[in-house]
Amino acid sequence: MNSNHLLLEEPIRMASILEPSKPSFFPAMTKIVGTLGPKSRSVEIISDCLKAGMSVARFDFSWGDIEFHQETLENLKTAVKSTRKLCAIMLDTGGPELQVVNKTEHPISLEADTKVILTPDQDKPATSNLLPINYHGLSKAVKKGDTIFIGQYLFTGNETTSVWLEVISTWGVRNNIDILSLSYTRHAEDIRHARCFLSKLGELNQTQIFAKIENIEGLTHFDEILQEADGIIFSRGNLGIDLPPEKVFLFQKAALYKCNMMGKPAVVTRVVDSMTDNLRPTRAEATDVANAVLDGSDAILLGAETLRGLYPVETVSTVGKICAEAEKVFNQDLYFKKTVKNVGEPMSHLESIASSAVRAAIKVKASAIICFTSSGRAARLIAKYRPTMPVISVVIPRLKTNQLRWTFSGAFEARQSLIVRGLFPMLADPRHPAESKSGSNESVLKVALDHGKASGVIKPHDRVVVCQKLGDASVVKILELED
Ligand SMILES: Nc1ncnc2c1ncn2[C@@H]1O[C@H](COP(=O)(O)OP(=O)(O)O)[C@@H](O)[C@H]1O
Ligand SMILES: C=C(OP(=O)(O)O)C(=O)O
Ligand SMILES: [K+]
Ligand SMILES: [Mg+2]
Repeated sequence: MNSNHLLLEEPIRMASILEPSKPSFFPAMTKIVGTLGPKSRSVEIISDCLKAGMSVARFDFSWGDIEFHQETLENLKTAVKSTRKLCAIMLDTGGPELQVVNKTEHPISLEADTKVILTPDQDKPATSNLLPINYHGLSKAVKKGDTIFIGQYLFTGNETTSVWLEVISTWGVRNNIDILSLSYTRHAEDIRHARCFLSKLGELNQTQIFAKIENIEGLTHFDEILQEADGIIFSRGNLGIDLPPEKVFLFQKAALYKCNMMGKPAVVTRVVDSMTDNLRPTRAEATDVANAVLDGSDAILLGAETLRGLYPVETVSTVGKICAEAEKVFNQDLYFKKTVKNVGEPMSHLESIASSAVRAAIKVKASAIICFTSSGRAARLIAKYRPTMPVISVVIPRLKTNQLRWTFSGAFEARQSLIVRGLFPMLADPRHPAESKSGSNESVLKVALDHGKASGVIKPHDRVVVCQKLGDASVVKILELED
């Protein structure tokens, strides 16, 4: 079992702990996914969440209708334009959770040891003893003695279909979603089913599919699911119902490590639940966020905290600060060695280029790595080695056609890197020649350097490592900046 507790080996000076938080890169290399909903759907709040460090917006179709989510998304687009912050769109499927239909507008409280009747008759008013649900087949789906969890969601957990994709085909296509997070993924087949479905929906064939591991079946089939999915979301809330509490940490460490070695983004959820109602997390929650970073997560997903919490913006900013602090004591040297060992030899050309670029950047104390790419592959490989400095991935659009019309690639690739720890994309001008000749890169390189300076990452006289192709040769070069 590989220990993921990658803390620096040398003892840490106690006084340094109290030094003001100076994250190596504002807000942090670790990414933050915010679930947008009733308390985070205005242009102003969304703009503040983006400025505080949210780089992926999740739309959870477990509840809320298409119009509700569409209006929120339109506000997100306005906020992206005004803040000039890129943000990826994640659509979270309903999954086999069932909803209690409570039309009374009053919260329903259940009392211990009382009898509760579940009825498919949604016209009946919900009470503590009678819960209308939106599923007619429950009586056939369960048998005497089964347990049913009634909590955030009522779910039976035994349907064979793990997704209800139909509802998303319209909304997803209309909004070119970047990532589909597949609730209750149980088998690799669920991913293949979803990918086949999306492949028939035009532009959505570029949508990445993240498996949500939410129950024991997903855990037991984790390896096959990881092979098929583009990323993993550890839905610790629902998973925590199925998994005994004492096992959650172990699954997190082991599974995050597998994702890291595969270079696939790993997202951890339900970190600061108490911030739904409080301005500060508990000490346990703050430590949990830091350990999730040290265990290797690419991103932290905020659910109720931003969806319906009182302090969405403060939650994003607090989690960003904790991540930045944890990153400062992440033992990159040890992690790098583990990753190189895991890759083995001979390395592919690109693995060698990517690992060499990270090695060089660390050795010369570069302030950033700039990577030219079109597919995003090289940039993701560099990020896999968890460099201590940001990776600016310069996504060069490519002209492509689907026989009906010509379009430029790049937008999906750029936004999809917003969930990868340490990757900060910029989309180059489509007029830039896709295939790099010689000097043609220089103009875009200047734009990338200016982008780095504007975000405070690159300063005068810094060193910057550049990864690019010159003609047929993939090169890693070290720039000494004058100004
Ligand atoms: N448009 C480009 N201009 C300059 N270098 C590029 C470009 N696209 C990719 N590279 C370089 O080519 C090598 C392969 O990168 P990769 O991301 O696999 O390419 P692609 O985007 O074509 O899939 C890397 O060194 C990368 O930096
Ligand atoms: C993220 C989770 O659930 P949901 O997608 O329902 O917010 C979770 O259970 O951890
Ligand atoms: K969901
Ligand atoms: Mg859920």
